[in-house]
Amino acid sequence: MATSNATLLRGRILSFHRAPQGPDDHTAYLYEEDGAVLIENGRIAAAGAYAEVAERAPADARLTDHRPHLLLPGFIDPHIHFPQAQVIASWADQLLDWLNDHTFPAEMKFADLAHGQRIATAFYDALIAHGTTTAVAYCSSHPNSVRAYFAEAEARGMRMLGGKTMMDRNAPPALCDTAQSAYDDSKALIAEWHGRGRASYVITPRFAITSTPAQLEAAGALLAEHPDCHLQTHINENHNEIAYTLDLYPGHADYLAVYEHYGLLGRKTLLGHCIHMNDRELGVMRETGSVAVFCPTSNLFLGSGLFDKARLETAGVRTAIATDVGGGTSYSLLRTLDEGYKILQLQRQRLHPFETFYWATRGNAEALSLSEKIGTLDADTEADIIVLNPAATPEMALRHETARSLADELFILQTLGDDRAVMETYVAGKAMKAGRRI
Ligand SMILES: O=c1[nH]c(=O)c2nc[nH]c2[nH]1
Ligand SMILES: [Zn+2]
Repeated sequence: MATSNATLLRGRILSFHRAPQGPDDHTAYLYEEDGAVLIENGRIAAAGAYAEVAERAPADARLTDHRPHLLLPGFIDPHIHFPQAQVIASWADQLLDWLNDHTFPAEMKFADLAHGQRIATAFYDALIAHGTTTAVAYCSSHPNSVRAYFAEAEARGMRMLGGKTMMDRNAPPALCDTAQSAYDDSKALIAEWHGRGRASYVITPRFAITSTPAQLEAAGALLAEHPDCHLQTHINENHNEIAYTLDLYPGHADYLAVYEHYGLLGRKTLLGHCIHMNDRELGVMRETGSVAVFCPTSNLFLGSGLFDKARLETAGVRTAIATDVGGGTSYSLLRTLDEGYKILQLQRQRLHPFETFYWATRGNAEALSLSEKIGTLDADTEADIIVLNPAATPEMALRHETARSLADELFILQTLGDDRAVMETYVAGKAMKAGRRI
């Protein structure tokens, strides 16, 4: 008799239907105290009350009981730098010095495929340990770094997005490509990886300072030729960066006008940072549907400034939240939510834990236009699921004794949690942490 290959995960399940509008918006999410997720062929077949889901499960389904822990969709990190795994925690001044002193030297090593492969193993171990099941990464300017990045994702079955950084000036010669070679290499990498298994290619001009006008034009041509690819770049992170950009691109109204001019904006465009935005820029972001990606630990670490979520969202701008390792200081979306919460607190924008956990899961999936595939526990989506323990450490357990609600527990996870709170990470239904040496 054929076996079903089905898995049943039992635990407390939480998944969002839409963005919660504050603490009392209980219809924005599904929560089952005794819940279950049924997984078949790497996809979610059903999620809901244990009794109902178990009844639907094939008789030979393998049961894993995660009670009393929480089952959530895997975290999504929409902005991270793969070649900066050895840059994280580098003592530096602000953005431009940090890039020159630490980041560019580290990225040069990725010309060597073997180096990229070694870092890829560690990088994906870190993502899994921290409960991140999808990320959008900048690779280095070397096509080999993209190969190392996607090959390791493929070996682990992960939905990952990324691309070769395009940069043809204001960086060491060993990192610089040309407008033409960046176009040719990106095109070849799109043919090699985009849509292969769970891989998606992201056209990746680093930022205006490290691209000539000819290269931004090449990036715009790539996006026009491959509208199903995402595009990522940085903008309005640091005052010196902005001034230098406007020197390099005279005649443009502001920083965003440069990217607008070269046709880089749209619903698949991810703009890292968006801290120092003017009103015109917000209007263009809204009209084009481009996404502002908030990188809290990086913004604090590099002293860049405070992301104004309320202002952006009131203006109709789509937002996401990300780690930005290695300017960012943690792979953990929990740590990232905590720092983001504090940045918003400073601006009297206090997010409820329902809002923050929505953001790191379904919210980021929507920002990537991927919520049909990932970011929820909805039936027919890919079974990327994490198991969180709000009492994972002695300090968390002590605080957890007085938790009165699910929201309390989420806030404990966000404020005190990190990879120690991630008990298991499932990728396409497969347990990735079990058996991992610690
Ligand atoms: O935080 C950042 N990290 C980077 O690597 C980078 N490159 C340009 N601008 C950047 N900002
Ligand atoms: Zn970045």
